[in-house]
Amino acid sequence: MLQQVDDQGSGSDDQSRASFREDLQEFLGREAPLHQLDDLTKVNPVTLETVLRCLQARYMVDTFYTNAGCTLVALNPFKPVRQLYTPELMREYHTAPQPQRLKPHIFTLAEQTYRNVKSLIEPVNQSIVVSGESGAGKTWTSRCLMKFYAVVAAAPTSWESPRIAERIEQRILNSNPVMEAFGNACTLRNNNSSRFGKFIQLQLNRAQQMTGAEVQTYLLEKTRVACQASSERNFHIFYQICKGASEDERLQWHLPKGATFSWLPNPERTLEEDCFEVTREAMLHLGIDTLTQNNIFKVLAGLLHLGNVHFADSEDEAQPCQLMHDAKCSLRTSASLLRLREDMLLETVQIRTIRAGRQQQVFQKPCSRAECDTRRDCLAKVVYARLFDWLVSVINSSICADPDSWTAFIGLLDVYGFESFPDNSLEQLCINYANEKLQQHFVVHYLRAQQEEYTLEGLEWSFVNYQDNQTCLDLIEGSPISVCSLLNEECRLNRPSSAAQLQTRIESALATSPCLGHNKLSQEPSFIVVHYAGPVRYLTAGLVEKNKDPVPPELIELLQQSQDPLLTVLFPPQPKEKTQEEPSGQSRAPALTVVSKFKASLEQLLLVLHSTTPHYIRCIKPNSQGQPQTFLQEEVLSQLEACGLVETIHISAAGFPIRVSHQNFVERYSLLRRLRSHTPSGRHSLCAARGRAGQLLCPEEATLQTVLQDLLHALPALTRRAVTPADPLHCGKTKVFMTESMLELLEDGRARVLEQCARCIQCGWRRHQHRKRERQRRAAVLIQAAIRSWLTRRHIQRLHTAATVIKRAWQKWRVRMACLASEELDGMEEKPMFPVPSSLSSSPLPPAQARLQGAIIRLWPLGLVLANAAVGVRGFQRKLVVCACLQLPLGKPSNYSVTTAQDQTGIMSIRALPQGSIKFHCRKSPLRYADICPKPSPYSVTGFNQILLESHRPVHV
Ligand SMILES: Nc1ncnc2c1ncn2[C@@H]1O[C@H](COP(=O)(O)OP(=O)(O)OP(=O)(O)O)[C@@H](O)[C@H]1O
Repeated sequence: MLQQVDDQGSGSDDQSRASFREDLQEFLGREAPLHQLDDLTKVNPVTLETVLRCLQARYMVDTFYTNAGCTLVALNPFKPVRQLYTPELMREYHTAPQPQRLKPHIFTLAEQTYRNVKSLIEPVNQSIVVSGESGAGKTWTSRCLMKFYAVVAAAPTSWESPRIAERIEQRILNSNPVMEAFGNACTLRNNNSSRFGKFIQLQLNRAQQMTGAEVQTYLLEKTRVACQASSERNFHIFYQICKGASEDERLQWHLPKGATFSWLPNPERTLEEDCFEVTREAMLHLGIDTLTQNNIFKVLAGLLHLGNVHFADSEDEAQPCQLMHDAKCSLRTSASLLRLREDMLLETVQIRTIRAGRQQQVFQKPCSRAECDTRRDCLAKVVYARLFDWLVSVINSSICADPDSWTAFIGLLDVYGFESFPDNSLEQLCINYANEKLQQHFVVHYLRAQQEEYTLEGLEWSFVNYQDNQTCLDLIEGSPISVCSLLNEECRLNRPSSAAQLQTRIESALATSPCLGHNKLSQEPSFIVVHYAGPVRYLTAGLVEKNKDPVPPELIELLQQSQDPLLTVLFPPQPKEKTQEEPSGQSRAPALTVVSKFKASLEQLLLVLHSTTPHYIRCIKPNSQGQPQTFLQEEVLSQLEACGLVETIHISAAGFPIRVSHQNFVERYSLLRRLRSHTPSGRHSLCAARGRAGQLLCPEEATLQTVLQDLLHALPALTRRAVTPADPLHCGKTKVFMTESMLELLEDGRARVLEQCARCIQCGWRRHQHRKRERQRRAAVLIQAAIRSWLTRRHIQRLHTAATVIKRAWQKWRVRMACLASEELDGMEEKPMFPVPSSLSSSPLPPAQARLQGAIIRLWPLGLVLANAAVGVRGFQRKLVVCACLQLPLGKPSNYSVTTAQDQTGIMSIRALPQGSIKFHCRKSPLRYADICPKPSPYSVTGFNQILLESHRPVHV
């Protein structure tokens, strides 16, 4: 733009302009680079120029998608950009919490549409209208959208039928190559131009899984079968069978290599669309078996041969035109391929049957050469058109789901783009009419409806002037007089009229329409329609005939007699085939013309579109040569103007694209009243809202309006600032209007509240679990304590019993021992003196000594007692006393010992033999009696020891 400003500037202004440019550049340098602007509404100011520059900047850095408010602008890259359509990327957009935050893409729009179905906000059904010029990328875009839904909305493969689940999406995708092969052709503008309109309904069940689809087609350009503009081609399928057939098939279908066909122009050009195998494979997946496929291709080959049947002019009008010399063979081949009788085929094409009079008398009239050609072409067109419709019905029966199995749909509309050639005819009129209708739908939906709704809802709104195409539509389809009605009138009257006459009639009848123009320089009779996308000149020649689209009944009758299985299906025998060519004046019903049929189907389509939430993708062609990295400003500019994009951007930027009914708004966002504020002001507002919410708990008392007001009061808690009138949310009379950003904010808040609730539920559950565990623990402790105390009691009881037993036994034993001891002692006393050891017996003691010894024996315990006395003698003295008491021999000390080692240990008892050593029993010993005479001496007392001293208190020696 700066460059352009420079170019236009005069030399004198150069300096000031340069400084201005520097200023501007410096200013713009601080702005975000144009290519980084994801939304054209952010371009400032929104003008065609700035929008254009932004798109160009993005295109040059390979960024092909840009938002334009409610529309997505898609620039055709004209080169494969694989990473842009990978399943991974699809999943990324699908799983993103806010896909609109990601880079603009058709997947953003597709995902948004998909989520709309999920959210169930009315209208649940969605539609995506893909529009743009021929070659702008509509078909490509629809294909990508279908792939996206096939990935994200695929039903999970079940164990029982994994293949069936796979098949549905695969079949839906397979419908594309088949329909493109039969319905697309190479034109001047696009190598793969759709020659029919398509509305595909992707059917989703309650779980938002794709269960099926249904295709509806509009106005196939069947004339292409028999007539192609120079440098254009016939439908792809004809080239595919000629190039891709095997040798066997060539023989079968009479398609030898190098054969030329009049209806197959430019066969040397090979396109990537000429892939026969892909079509066959897809047909197979759709349930069209090889046999049927062969039948289809055989019929198509028959049509190609029919195209080579040329007639020579007849000199005599009463005689039918003769075949050209090389046409006989073609006729024969065609008849054999179509399984018709050769003579009948020729006769039907050559001779016209006329029914006239009340009796419907039949007359036969040979046709002129031109008429023969028309009838031949008509035969081919009717066969191809019925074949195409049959294919669509087969595809539908293969992919369509049971009506009970789906609840919502996403419709994809891919219609032929706006067309304007040097010479345009009825086909272009219909195509452009459809585009006008869609443009109007867009205008009505987004522009006019938006503004009118704001007014109705009491919102302040500064109206934007937008391009309304209603006047153009009135010219084409209006009532009572329009181009269509005039054409239909001509067909109804069936009067012979020249092209010039038709032009005059149109011009005079519609002279008041501002959209009707006339090119005075034009050689041929024509009229101009100023469409929203630009003026188009239509030739009047042949318009009425094309509109009638007459199919002579004898042609249908001929085809009904075919032996070919496919043709039998396409032309079932009927008592009387109804055609449009009723004898004049016989039928009062209005003739079903091409235009009226097309109008009816368009209205049907628009009814469906109106019942859905529409989304728009505007495809833009950066250049008409199909070159990558080439952005021709003028071409793009005309497309931007034509689609009214700038007005859209303007309104979308300033308006409220989101509108929700009060009811739905309250239903979805009433939980926001629970939101806790973090700011003092917010808390205040929230408290106020809560105060009222208390009253609102009773639904009878609370009106929708008050709930809504409460919600609006709770909003500061969400936005963390006071809601002002300038905020992007307005409450109308029946709806709440808001911007995308506000919707995001609300959704954010909703998610927060739901999170809080989830946390609350989690806490409650955890508390409950904790309490339960505590109770269980306490019960377990109680049980354990009871068991332990029982075990302890039992153990003590057992110990007690055992102790009692031991005690009793001990006591018994003690008593017994005591008895034994006393018995022994008693016995000792009564017994005579110890037997004298043998060493002593040789010299018996004298009686006095013996008595002394006895005395000693009796006295030593007394000595011991003395020695043991607590007070009194100690240490050596004590030993002496002991020795004295015991009358120990005073000889060698080795003969005896007095042990006093037990000084510290208390002595419980002393047992001794007077003649032997004495041992003291220490208190710790379990034995109170012990054999204290380890080495028996001659003086030892045999038998049990004697208790000399027994004390409960230890005696210290
Ligand atoms: N996103 C894309 N990436 C790569 N190439 C594309 C893309 N979109 C379109 N094209 C190219 O542009 C060509 C024309 O696209 P397409 O057939 O979709 O146009 P169209 O708008 O459907 O035209 P028509 O109205 O004539 O059917 C395609 O054959 C393809 O080569």
